Amino acid sequence: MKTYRIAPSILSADFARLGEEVRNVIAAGADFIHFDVMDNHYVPNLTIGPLVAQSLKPHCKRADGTPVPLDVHLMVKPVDALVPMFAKAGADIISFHPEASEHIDRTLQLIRDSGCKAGLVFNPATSLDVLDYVMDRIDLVLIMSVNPGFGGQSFIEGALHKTAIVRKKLDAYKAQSGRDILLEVDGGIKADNIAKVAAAGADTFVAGSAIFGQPDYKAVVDAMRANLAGVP
Ligand SMILES: O=C(CO)[C@@H](O)[C@H](O)COP(=O)(O)O
Ligand SMILES: [Fe+2]
Repeated sequence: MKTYRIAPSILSADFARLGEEVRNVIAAGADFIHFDVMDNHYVPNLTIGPLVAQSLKPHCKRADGTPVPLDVHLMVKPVDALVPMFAKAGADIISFHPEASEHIDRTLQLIRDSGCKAGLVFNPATSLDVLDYVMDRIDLVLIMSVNPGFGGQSFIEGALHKTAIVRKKLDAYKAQSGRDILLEVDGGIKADNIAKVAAAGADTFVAGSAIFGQPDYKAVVDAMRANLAGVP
């Protein structure tokens, strides 16, 4: 079976108990902790920043001490000033939306120079055109399967076709360079649709409300993995 990663979005966690929520979801089998940053400018919502990332970082590890990557999804404009702040706070991956940066290449370089892996995020109606020009500068592509700004929205089916297009591009790049780029999908993912997202080519799945909306996080993560196991 392919390696699949489940990245619970703490946007749907109990913000009064964030450290405990992160520990609980890691104990339930989370591979990444997905951290949604919203600025009430690029998206019409306001969430958490580097101070919260820094506070949560010590909780991002398994019982045996193995670190669990902090996957920061920046929904902010402008982007650049926040990159060093999140890197210092302990981000492992920093992703941003290309339309939120004046100079995409420069922002990607800034993320890598800050010691983090770099990701580019594509909204449901955003063209993939820039992707061909930045393959060697990215470590992750994030396809939005909802419009950014809120948890708990319904999965947009058009994201499947887009994911399949990106899968082909990443496979072609891997054949030529030998380098793997993660393909993450974010928004409306649940145990009952995760398999079709994987079949379209995703390897990393963000899920917020599907996990934190249920009392037993492990039961949800296990159900997701069971459905992924059936993907050819
Ligand atoms: O980036 C975002 C929303 O903008 C996501 O990461 C959501 O937090 C996912 O939540 P669900 O759709 O899984 O509830
Ligand atoms: Fe996200």
